[in-house]
Amino acid sequence: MSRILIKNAHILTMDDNRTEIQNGYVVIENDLITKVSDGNPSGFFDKTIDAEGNIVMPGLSNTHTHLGMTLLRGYADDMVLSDWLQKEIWPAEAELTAEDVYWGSMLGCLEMIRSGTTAFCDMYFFMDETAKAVEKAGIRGCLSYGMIELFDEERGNSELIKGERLVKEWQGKANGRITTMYGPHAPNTCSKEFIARAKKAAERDGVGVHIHVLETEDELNTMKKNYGVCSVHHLDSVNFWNTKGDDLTAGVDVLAAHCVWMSDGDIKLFAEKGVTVSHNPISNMKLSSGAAPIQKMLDAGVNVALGTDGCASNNNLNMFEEMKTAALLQKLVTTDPEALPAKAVVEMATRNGAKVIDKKTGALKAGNKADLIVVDTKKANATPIFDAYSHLVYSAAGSDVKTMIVDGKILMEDYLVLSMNENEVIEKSKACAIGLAKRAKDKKEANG
Ligand SMILES: N[C@@H](CCSC[C@H]1O[C@@H](n2cnc3c(=O)[nH]cnc32)[C@H](O)[C@@H]1O)C(=O)O
Ligand SMILES: [Zn+2]
Repeated sequence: MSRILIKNAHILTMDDNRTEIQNGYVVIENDLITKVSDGNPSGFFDKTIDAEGNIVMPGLSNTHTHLGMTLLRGYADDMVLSDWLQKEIWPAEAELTAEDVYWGSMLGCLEMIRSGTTAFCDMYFFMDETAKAVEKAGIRGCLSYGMIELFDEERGNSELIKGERLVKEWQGKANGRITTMYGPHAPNTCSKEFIARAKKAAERDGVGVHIHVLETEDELNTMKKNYGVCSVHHLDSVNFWNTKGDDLTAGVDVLAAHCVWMSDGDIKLFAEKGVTVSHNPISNMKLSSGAAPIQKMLDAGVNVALGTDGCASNNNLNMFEEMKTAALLQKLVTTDPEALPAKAVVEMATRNGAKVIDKKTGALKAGNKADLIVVDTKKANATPIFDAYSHLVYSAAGSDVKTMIVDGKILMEDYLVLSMNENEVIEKSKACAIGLAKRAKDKKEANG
């Protein structure tokens, strides 16, 4: 058995009581946390990490990514979502190879490790490659194959087969670090019949579903025009949002990304059904999609988590930036400085997201999995700290994350990434990105 001690820590447990411990310690045995306490630890440890008074907290959960897109960082900016996808991103994605997605995913994992994210929810293609990258990088990934049916039944059938294959092959792999979901892309790219089939498959297989919903006003208007109702009610008519399950099926997690154009009725329905919302404020601001009514959702009891979205619409995977932006955006649009306070943002970025990834993560307590980070507070931007939550949201940087442990394994110690060769990942992914951009440009020119 391997026993790790982290001592002299300022611990934010993020447990149900949000217990904060000054000068505490955490004991890890194999992949689990066995003790979180103040006072003096006793016993033998294979490894002792002196946190030197730094903040020790659960790792961050990035609940909406497209990791393979990390290669498209900065590929096309300053465009409307529909043009951005149709004219730039989808043509470039048509040129992606499995090797590209592997190195793009490794690059994404590296960036997440360096900025405190221990777990993420992804929706993309060539997902075997992303799964291999997760296996190697050592973090936790909840992976879905993004299924785009385009209202074509045959295409839908083949997309569903690919989605199923990912679930069958990877669910629970890497000591449970890899979990899976079904990923019907969005209500305006897939029919409700197709989305309902994906939900049924998820219930049958005991995994969740991950979808984009009401990202743009254009989606809301199109749905109202075509079906007379918004996306939320359109999918409610096929019971898509139910997380509890009926007599025949197990309950499953439902993860809805964006949710910018939600009405009060939609919010109430999400709260009743137990849907988890992934709020992606930077992507929403960059694509001018709008500001999601997050304070209203929290007031209504919706489980709201945070995500960065893909690297082509952010353009990084830094959850510290996402936390700060989430807080500032709510204050701006509500004209209420009390909206989305720092502690609520840290909850969104840790325990709320963890609920859909692994219920034994997201809080530091005995019996939970050992997924945690050490945030360096011996920094100018961390001096002084009157309130740890305020520090994390308003003044900390992703690059302040010093040490990371996932599933009881040290992935980064004292700023040194241990689970991969950092230079190799940067060089290989850069070469892939250059090749990809060239192929996309050649294709564009050939097509006139
Ligand atoms: N099975 C599909 C791939 C779907 S992956 C998920 C898709 O979502 C796209 N995507 C990325 N960001 C967004 C967003 O903000 N809204 C909608 N789609 C997005 C992404 O580029 C990718 O094409 C195929 O073979 O083409
Ligand atoms: Zn997305």
